[in-house]
Amino acid sequence: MTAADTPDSTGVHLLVPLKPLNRAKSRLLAGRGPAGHAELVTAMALDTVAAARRARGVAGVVVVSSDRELTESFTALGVEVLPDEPADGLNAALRHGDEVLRARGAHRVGALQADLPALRSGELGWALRAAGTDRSFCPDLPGDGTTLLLAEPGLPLDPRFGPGSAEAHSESGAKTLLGPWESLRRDVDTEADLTSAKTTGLGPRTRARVASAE
Ligand SMILES: Nc1nc2c(ncn2[C@@H]2O[C@H](COP(=O)(O)OP(=O)(O)OP(=O)(O)O)[C@@H](O)[C@H]2O)c(=O)[nH]1
Ligand SMILES: C=C(OP(=O)(O)O)C(=O)O
Repeated sequence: MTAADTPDSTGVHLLVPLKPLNRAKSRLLAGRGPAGHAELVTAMALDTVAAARRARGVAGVVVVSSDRELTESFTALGVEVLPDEPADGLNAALRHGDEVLRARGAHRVGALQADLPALRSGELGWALRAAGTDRSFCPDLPGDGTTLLLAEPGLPLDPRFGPGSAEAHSESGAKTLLGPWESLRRDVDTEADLTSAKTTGLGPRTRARVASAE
């Protein structure tokens, strides 16, 4: 292993999970058709990952997905994609990704949702700073879901995503991250969320997709 391959112990290694495009973000399919939907979901994920990679405190971003098109898009940008194993849902995929990264020496692992197309690097950096070294999570704007989960350094991620995940992560001992990072909380599940994210400020790929569909 060269120095460049040595995992950075000072930052968090973020896992970004994505289902196959034909199953992801089903509420954004209506009125768009499969091709337009796939392009939008891909653009949102690429913007999310691009912003996360630039954030202070992020040592690396790794996507977890078995979708071929997504894998090609991310690989072209130099983003590593781990296969979705054991193909048993979101939390299992994240547990596997966590094991892979920690086996490589990553000291701290987190999970970031892929549907944050308005994410600003600076805001993610502030949230990471507020987390300190605590197990922490950031709730989505409605407050039920989770957009970011951070393990305590050296400990497993122990993800509890799914309905009511904010409460589940809180019950697992994670500190709630609330502060001036609206873009980290503005996940996009519906058309109404997309309209709200436009106001916050979409990333360039999502903005272009939305504009070309208008
Ligand atoms: N790798 C991987 N990612 C998953 C899996 N299930 C869900 N995800 C991703 O985790 C995030 C939250 O997933 P869900 O809330 O189940 O689904 P969604 O795609 O956001 O949207 P809906 O279709 O509206 O429920 C999304 O980015 C998904 O693509 C899985 O089994 N494997
Ligand atoms: C899976 C989750 O996200 P969402 O359903 O909002 O995509 C979650 O918040 O735990």
